[in-house]
Amino acid sequence: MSATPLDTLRAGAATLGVALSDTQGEQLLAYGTLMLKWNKVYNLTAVRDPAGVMTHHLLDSLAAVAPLQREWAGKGRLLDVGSGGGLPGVVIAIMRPDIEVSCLDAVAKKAAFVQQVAAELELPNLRGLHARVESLAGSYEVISSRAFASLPDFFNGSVHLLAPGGVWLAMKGKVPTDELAALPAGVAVFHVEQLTVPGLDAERCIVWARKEAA
Ligand SMILES: C[S@@+](CC[C@H](N)C(=O)[O-])C[C@H]1O[C@@H](n2cnc3c(N)ncnc32)[C@H](O)[C@@H]1O
Repeated sequence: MSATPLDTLRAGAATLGVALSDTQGEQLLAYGTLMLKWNKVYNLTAVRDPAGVMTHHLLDSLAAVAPLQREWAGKGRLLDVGSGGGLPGVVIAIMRPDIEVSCLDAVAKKAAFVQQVAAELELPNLRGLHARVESLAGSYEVISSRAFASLPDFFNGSVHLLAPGGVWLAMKGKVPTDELAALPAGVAVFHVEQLTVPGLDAERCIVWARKEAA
């Protein structure tokens, strides 16, 4: 008997140190289906097939879940900057109902899509926000991004939003040596974590940072 999408997702998640409940597995798959269904309307992703969504979006975003649990034990608010169709924010919201996740994008219809996902999947801890990060106000304990901007631009653009004691979580491809050498003053990278995503033949890493103590 061939593996179902839920089997594949669950096995990949287990490799990443994440245990999926049935509900979480179904919500993740439903999110992938919504992304493909509405892609033409919202222009969400270059990935066009369920297998690609599984590896490039669901499993790749799930790769941030165990590191987040380890690096930041608190509860609170997470801002996913340049979230597009909600990556990795929606996946984190599904896996961490104890965290309030805001997916921010400068394009209104992408934020509207995340609002639609929150309603259809009944995720009260998820919302889509439409704004440019530089002009947003607020305070967040975790600020994440994936495929958003260079590290200096990410940190400079969101530093006013990081709560005291908060952390940045930047999902990148290859370890961005040049960007790490050009960090803004006052930003301290404390961990560069290389990742292996099941089914994805690409280098991936997370750069963790916080504000330097004054
Ligand atoms: C390459 S996409 C990445 C989307 C998603 N994070 C992912 O991994 O699939 C970058 C997103 O950043 C958004 N963006 C660009 N500049 C922005 C800004 N200043 N503030 C908020 N969003 C921005 C774009 O509209 C786009 O949706």
